Amino acid sequence: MSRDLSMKPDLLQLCPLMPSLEADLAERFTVHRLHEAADAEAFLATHGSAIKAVATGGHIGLPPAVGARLPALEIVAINGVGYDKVDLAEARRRGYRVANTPDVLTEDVADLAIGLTIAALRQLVRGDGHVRAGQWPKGDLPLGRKMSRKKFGIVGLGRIGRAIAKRLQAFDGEIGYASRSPQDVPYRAFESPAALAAWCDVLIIAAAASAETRHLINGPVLEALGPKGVLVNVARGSLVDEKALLHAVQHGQIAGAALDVFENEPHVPEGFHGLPNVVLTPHMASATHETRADMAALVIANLDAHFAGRALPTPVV
Ligand SMILES: O=C(O)C(=O)CO
Repeated sequence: MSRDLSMKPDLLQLCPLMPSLEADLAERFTVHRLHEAADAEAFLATHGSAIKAVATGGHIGLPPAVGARLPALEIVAINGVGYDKVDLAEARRRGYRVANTPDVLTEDVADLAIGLTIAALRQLVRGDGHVRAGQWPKGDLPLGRKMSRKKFGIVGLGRIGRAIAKRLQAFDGEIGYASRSPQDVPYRAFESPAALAAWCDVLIIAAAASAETRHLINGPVLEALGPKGVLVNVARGSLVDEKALLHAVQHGQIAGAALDVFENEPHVPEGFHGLPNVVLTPHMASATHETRADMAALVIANLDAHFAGRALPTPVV
C-alpha cells in the first residue's frame, strides 16, 4: 500500500464485520461504527461530513437516509456480492464508487444451495430433531423425497446459478433454467420462472435482486411448481412473495422450501417456524472462515485501490 498512513481517511462502518477485517480497516482509516451508536442521527450529524468511505454488508447496503448525510463520500465497499441495497443511480449521480466481492463466494453459495436442496428433500433437519427429541424409539419419520434424477430448475444463470448447475450435474437429473437472456449452456432454457416451475421438481433461486425481480416467484409460480415441488432460495428474500410462499407451504400447494434469505431479515415470519416441510438458515451462504477471509481481502483491496488512485479490482460503479 503506497498511501500515507498518517492521513487516515474517515470510514463509516454500518454493521459488524470479521475482527480481522475490522483490524485492517482500523489500520487504514479512522473508523466510525454507526451500528454501535446510541443515537444514529446525532452520530451522523457529528461525523457525517468527514466520511469518505463506507464499509457495509450486502444485507444493509447504504440506506438512502445515511447516504444523504455523507456529502464527502467517495466509495462504498460492500462485503458481499449483492448490491441491491445500494442505489447505483444515486452513486453515479453523486460520483462515488461502489465495489462488491464477486467470485470469491460463488462456491460457498452454490454449495449451500445443494445442501439446502438435500436438506429439504431428505428431511435432514427434521430427522436431526426427531433423534434429539428422543422420538426415534416411538416411530420413524414419514418418507422424504429422492434427490438423484430430479428435474432441477435454476432461476438466474449468472456465476452462482452456473456453479449450482455444475454441482447438480452429479445427481444425474435434468437441469433447466430461466434467465434474462438465453445462455450458451447444455441446459434447457425456459421463457419464464412459471414455465420453469411447471417443468421442474426443485426450483432454485439464484438471480440478482432488483426492482424488476421483486416477487418474481409469486403465487402463480408456486402453483406451477405444484404439490411435489420444492423451492430453494439462496439469492434474496425480495425475489419471493413471502406471504404467497407461506400460504403454499402451509397448505401443501408445494411440498416444501429451504430458505437462506428473507424479505425482512433478520426477521422471519413466525408462520414458517413450526413447519416441518421448511428448512430455515440465517443468510449464511457465504459464512465460512475461508470465504469470509477472501471477501475481507477484497473489501480492503477495493478501498486501498481507491485511495491509492488505482482501478478498483471489483467495481460495480
Ligand atoms: O454476498 C451476498 O450478497 C450474499 O448474499 C451471499 O449469501
